[in-house]
Amino acid sequence: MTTKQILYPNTKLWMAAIKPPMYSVAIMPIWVGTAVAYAETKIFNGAVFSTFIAAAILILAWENISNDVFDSETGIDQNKHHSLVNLTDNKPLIFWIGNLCLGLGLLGILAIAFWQQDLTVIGIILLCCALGYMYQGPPFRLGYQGLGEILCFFAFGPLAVEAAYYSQTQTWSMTSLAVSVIVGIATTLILFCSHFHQVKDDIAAGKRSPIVRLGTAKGAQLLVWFTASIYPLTLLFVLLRISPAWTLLSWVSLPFAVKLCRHVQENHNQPDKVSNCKFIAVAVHFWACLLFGLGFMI
Ligand SMILES: C/C(=C\COP(=O)(O)OP(=O)(O)O)CCC[C@H](C)CCC[C@H](C)CCCC(C)C
Ligand SMILES: O=C(O)C1=CC(=O)c2ccccc2C1=O
Repeated sequence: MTTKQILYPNTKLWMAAIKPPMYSVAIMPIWVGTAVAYAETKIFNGAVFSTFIAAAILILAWENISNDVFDSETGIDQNKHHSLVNLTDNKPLIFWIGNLCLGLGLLGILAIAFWQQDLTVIGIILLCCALGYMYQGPPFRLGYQGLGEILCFFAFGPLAVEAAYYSQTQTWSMTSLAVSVIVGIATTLILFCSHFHQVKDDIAAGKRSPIVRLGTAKGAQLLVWFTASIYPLTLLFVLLRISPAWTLLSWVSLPFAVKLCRHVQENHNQPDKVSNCKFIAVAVHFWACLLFGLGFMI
């Protein structure tokens, strides 16, 4: 790559590499955990909330940046032009930018621990980071075994939501644990969707993603069940009086859910067409979680 190409890069490729919409995934568990804390205790600490959001974004940036570094070592990103390593041709630089994001993110969480004089939140977030590393880093690379979805569910669901709840209240709550299941499923949907268009490259690099294991047709069917599960679950929580009726506002995300399922069912085996499905899944996640949290605040 020439200096000119580095200085005047293809904006589209860089946007695809940075994936701005994906960062709502870091914000939503903090939003939902904080909303439940406010509903139950009327406590809201704005400094803790904003620091946690900024830290979560930085930690997710590390996860994505280091994903490109680790994937460059297995050859799986050979055809991924928007890999940060391929774009810059400078793996050490990308590696250290990732580590800087992680360091700054953890500093934010340490600040919360300091304000609270309590190490619980940093302990939980370090566990999330460990799961994030095990997803892609050597010697684990559990994502290559098709185990990424399980790690993703726990990191963005119960762990992150409970950490957010605890950061506000320094107590635990069964309600936040229950609703974290919804955040976990909605986030895992995105990861599941991200594999449909990569089957060929994944097989070539020995990655046995859930879609490689199941095939795209069965994967598309499973996606429907997986996506649909969010809505009866929110209703069940309202009927069981775990969450307020206003959380049914999250059903406003249904049109995106329908669009996602239809799009994947029609195009599951056409990589070029199905490749945008993870961003439809991001929209499902964003609206479902935003409105679900809002339902606790009203
Ligand atoms: C990096 C992730 C997915 C990308 O996967 P893939 O290799 O298929 O991508 P490319 O095709 O683009 O190369 C997400 C992985 C998520 C992981 C299982 C769990 C991450 C945990 C986070 C570090 C936790 C952050 C929590 C925050 C809210 C504090
Ligand atoms: O690039 C991706 O495919 C993903 C990036 C990311 O940060 C993330 C986080 C949580 C769930 C899924 C994903 C991705 O799929």
